[in-house]
Amino acid sequence: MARGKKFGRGRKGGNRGGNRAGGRSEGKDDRDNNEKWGTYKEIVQENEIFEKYYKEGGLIPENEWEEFWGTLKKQLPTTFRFTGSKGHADNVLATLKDVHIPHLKGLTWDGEQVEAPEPIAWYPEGRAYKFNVGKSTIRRCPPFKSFQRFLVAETSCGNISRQEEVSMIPPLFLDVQPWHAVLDMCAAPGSKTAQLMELLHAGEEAAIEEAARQHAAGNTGFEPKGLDHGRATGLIVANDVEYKRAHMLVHQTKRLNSPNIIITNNDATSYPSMIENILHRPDGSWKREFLKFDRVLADVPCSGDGTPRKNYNVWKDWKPNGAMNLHATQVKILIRGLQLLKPGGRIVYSTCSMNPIENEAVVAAAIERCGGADKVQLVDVSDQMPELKRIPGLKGGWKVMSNQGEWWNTYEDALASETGKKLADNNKLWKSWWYTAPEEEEKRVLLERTLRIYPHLQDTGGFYVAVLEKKADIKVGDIRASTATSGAATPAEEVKTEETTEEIKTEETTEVIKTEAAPEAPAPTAAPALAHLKKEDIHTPTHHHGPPDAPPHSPKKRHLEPVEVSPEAIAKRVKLEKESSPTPTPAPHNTEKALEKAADTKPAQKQNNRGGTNGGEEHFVYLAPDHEVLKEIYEFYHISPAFPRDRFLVRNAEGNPTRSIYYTCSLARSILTHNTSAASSAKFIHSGVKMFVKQDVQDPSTCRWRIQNEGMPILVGWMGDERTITATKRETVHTLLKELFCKETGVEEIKDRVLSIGMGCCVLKVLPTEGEDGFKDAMILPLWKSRHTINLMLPKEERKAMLARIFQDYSEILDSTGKNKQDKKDAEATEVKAEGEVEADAVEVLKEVEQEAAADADSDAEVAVAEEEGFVIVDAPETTDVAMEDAQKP
Ligand SMILES: C[S@@+](CC[C@H](N)C(=O)[O-])C[C@H]1O[C@@H](n2cnc3c(N)ncnc32)[C@H](O)[C@@H]1O
Repeated sequence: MARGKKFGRGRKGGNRGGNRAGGRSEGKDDRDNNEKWGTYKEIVQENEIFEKYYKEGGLIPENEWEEFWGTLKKQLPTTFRFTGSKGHADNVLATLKDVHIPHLKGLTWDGEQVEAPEPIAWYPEGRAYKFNVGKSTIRRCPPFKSFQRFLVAETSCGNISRQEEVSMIPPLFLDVQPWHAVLDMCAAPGSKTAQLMELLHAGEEAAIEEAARQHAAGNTGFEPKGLDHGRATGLIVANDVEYKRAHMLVHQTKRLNSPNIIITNNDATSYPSMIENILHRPDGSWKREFLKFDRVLADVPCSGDGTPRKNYNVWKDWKPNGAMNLHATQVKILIRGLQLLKPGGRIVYSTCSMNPIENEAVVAAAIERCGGADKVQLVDVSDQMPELKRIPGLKGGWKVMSNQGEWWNTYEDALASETGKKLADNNKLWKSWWYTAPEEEEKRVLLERTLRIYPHLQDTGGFYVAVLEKKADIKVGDIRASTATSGAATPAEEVKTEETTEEIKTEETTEVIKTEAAPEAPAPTAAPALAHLKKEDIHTPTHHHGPPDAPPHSPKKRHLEPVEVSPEAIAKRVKLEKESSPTPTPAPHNTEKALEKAADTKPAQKQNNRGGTNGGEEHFVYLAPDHEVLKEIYEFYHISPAFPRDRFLVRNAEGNPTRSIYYTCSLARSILTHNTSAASSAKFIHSGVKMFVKQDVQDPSTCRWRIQNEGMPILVGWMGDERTITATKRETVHTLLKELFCKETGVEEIKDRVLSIGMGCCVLKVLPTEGEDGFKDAMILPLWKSRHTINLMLPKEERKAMLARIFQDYSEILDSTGKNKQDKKDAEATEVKAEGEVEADAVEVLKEVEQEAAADADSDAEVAVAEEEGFVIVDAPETTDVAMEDAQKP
């Protein structure tokens, strides 16, 4: 398939490159297209056929028209939310309340009082805010500078997610639990994926604390439901068909430091089934069990006609056929999502379009084609998030408009017209663009249970959400042929159902085959002693994945769907897997020399074909638990033997730990080990939290593997005290944040400990105290001890954000060697010092930390642009049938 091209061709970029010349301005509040803000340049906010469509289409009540249309022309408020899975998210929220809101409240701008940010009423726990000043104004106007700095800094640290209000809705209807397997089918740039991850890890800190308390009390059998020592056992699989956009997901999700995520790059209309487990039988036979998801999000590509407030090209390019051309793809994505869902599981379908052809019509078509209400039902969510203003979905009977502005009340009307006939002749007229409810009430799809969110209801973009529950397995016989087109020709859509046969058939039967090559399941491990640690200190890795009450590795209780595959297909697959050396084979124990020589995997962001066994993409090779490098690391950091050793991953074909070692949860390991052979069509892009990075060190007794900042929270609860420095005082943290190359005797509170600890990576644990000179909450920070200095391994920008947030200190970072105060460039500065009294390894560590931060900042910028633009296909190519054919290719 011409990936990228299919959607790329029709994709419009939003406000970058939009036509901003001329136009009109009207309205009355601060965000109207008004010169006074000097930033929101006027654009042509007119599109006759767009206006006609919504004015005559009968969707918007007449008495609301002016408000609806007027709101579409106003700049969007700035909205953002505080991310829930970080211990200090609440502190960041406190900074907004205590520092920025009072400042903004007092502001007058161009003679008017500024309204301070307000919590979004419907968002749980007051964790999302709305500011009635547009993004561009905040960015450019001086009075908002410090607030803008705060937003930027906290966003880059992952404490704030700047996300459009309506975009925050879909994940909240999914009711994600820590043990859930969740598929985000169209995920990039990833704001909803980030929310899903937060939901998966919600309450984890408290759960870990409870688990630790129980272990301390000797209750070693204690295990919270569906958790692994308090940690989530579930998995988020985030997918996008566009390669570059899939890589945005890597960046976006990296900030949340979760080992429970896999990123894939597949077409969601034909998303591959993935093996989760291979069950061994005493007689030597085994069977494959395929992963079914507890939750699926289908936030599909759409015409985006609810987004003209940020995607200005909607004004320029909107045409009726944008929605028509996307309808079939949207139906296919939803059907595929339903197939991949467990019975009892929930799927949310959403678009940022107000057009029924992309919304109710898609939902009705998918439900009907899957076998109707016995198989799939819309969930009544009217009592959820009651403050969210919404209109019930349309029951049916909407009109469809041709590109020429001709209205068709029914499919037959369309066929009777010349344009409609032409479309039908080309297999481009779809019956499912309309929905007429059947007379029998029980057969009616309850479309009014879906949610329409219009811009004027609460000053947002337009949006649509449907929450569906799978009631029963969907067998191949249940999938109805599409009622797509007229004429004798069979459109590709009809054939698509055959393509999904394997998955659907498989829900009933199992296949048993004999083989000697079946991999072993990883062994569960015991718990460490965690009693002495605070909740923020402890992050326990997962052992197993399962629903409440499920014992470790109890796939039956996870409602796995055994899959029947034809004997030929199985034989072929087994052969291919053998030939392509499947990843469960542990990596060899290489000698030191070989390790040094082997090429390492650098970040693969820009590369497209890495020659891996997984769709030609990346390599995912798990290290043998007794690998000599892991031994060295475990010894140096005194890591509990109970910390799972079978979940460490490297990203090169050789399976050598040459530069970075990643850590994943157990379920991610299962998926990556069973599905990365050449036989699998799943294309994995990323998984794992970077846990250890190899460092050049001068002293041979120093471990060359430093703990990466993002891996520290997961590991710290399992480390002995030997590599830990404990502090309580604000002054200590302030000095360490403020000074690069801090002298080892320079921080009074920890000086003795710093002098006694060996060189290399260690952890600074800041414990909470009641005293004024201490902190209310615990903190964990990564340190590098060299011969004469001690350094926080944090990039400058993060140091600055912390200094500003914790100490309201906005001054520059100091180079405590005193040598290079005049230097502007860090790189030059560190090189000069390397020759002097500052050890080269410390210089190297800081340089690497800065480089990683710079790479992140680049990706940040890309993601920010993508988020601002949204993903809008205002003039989708008329290739519906081609898209269908593409999706059927093996
Ligand atoms: C509306 S955007 C998703 C926004 C995203 N859920 C978020 O919250 O950041 C739709 C995404 O679907 C992707 N896409 C389009 N067609 C697809 C397909 N057939 N399979 C998977 N992804 C697709 C696009 O690349 C785009 O990133």
